[in-house]
Amino acid sequence: MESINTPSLPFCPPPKDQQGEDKIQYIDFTSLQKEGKVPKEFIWPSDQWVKSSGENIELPLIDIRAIKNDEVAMVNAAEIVKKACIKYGAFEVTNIAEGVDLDFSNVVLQETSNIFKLPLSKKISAIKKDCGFSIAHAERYTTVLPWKETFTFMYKHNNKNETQVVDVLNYLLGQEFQQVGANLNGALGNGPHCDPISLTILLQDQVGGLEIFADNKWLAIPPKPNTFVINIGDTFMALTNGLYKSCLHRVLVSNELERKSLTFFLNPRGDKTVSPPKELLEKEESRKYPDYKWNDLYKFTQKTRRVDANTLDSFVAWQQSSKPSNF
Ligand SMILES: O=C(O)CCC(=O)C(=O)O
Ligand SMILES: [Fe+2]
Repeated sequence: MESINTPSLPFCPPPKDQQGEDKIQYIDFTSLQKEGKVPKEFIWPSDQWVKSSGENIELPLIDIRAIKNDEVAMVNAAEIVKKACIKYGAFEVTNIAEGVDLDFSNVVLQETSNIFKLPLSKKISAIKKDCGFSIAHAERYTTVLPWKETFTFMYKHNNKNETQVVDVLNYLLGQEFQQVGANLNGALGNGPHCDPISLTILLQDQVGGLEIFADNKWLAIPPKPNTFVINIGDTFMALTNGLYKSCLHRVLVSNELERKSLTFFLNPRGDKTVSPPKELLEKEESRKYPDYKWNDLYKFTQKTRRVDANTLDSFVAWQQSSKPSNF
């Protein structure tokens, strides 16, 4: 594992499960903010740092409470969602589940903030191999680092459980994510990428910064209280043989304000084959993507190539050429 070689960054001892590997320097965003400088490891190449159009996008918004017991409204909503998935690979949802209201969302965002305000020494004790706390994903990469700290938790749902959606939402609200401000020219909270998973449910606070690439330009998704952005990921795109678009998005960082978001990434079971339904293929001329297992795409994003705008194409090319048999 490589480490970031920036002498000014504070060093903390590696957590127990990483002992024996190279010592890692943990980046202290609080110090960086005070210094007001962006280390070179965080500077993105100018072609990735394409200016925003300055325009907003108003994605179709579905109010789950309003349509819940109304058959006609549900059919209409399904049509709106379908069109949005084809055009943008994204839409928005409010009143997403019983108990997830404005107060609840605010409390959760506030609690998230409290966790990120803990001392660095405390946060790094939650560093684990594939989840837990991470600073700029610097345990995996050394350049074009995202300007963020993250907490990631794994959630395995209980197959036959009727309250599954609610469980998932409760869990979603335990997943935290943050970008912090400084003088941040050249830095990105998240570079341009498509999520490799099936779909993402995302709650951002009121700071803003999330943009999607649509109509050939970067458009901001203005934050709305208690409103979740639903993004289609690469795996849903593959499941629909390319009909639904995998949403290309990025996150800008504010010079003044810290930003928090909560993201829930939904993926298929690792051993299931991702393959479009036959009904869909009858109308299509050809398969756009070969079958794959989520486990393989996931490992590819962890070990071989970091997630970007072309993850699925790179994965397919890599699978067809050089995938080692023991992967
Ligand atoms: O923070 C956000 O709004 C989006 C984060 C994101 O795109 C990701 O983690 O994949
Ligand atoms: Fe994303």
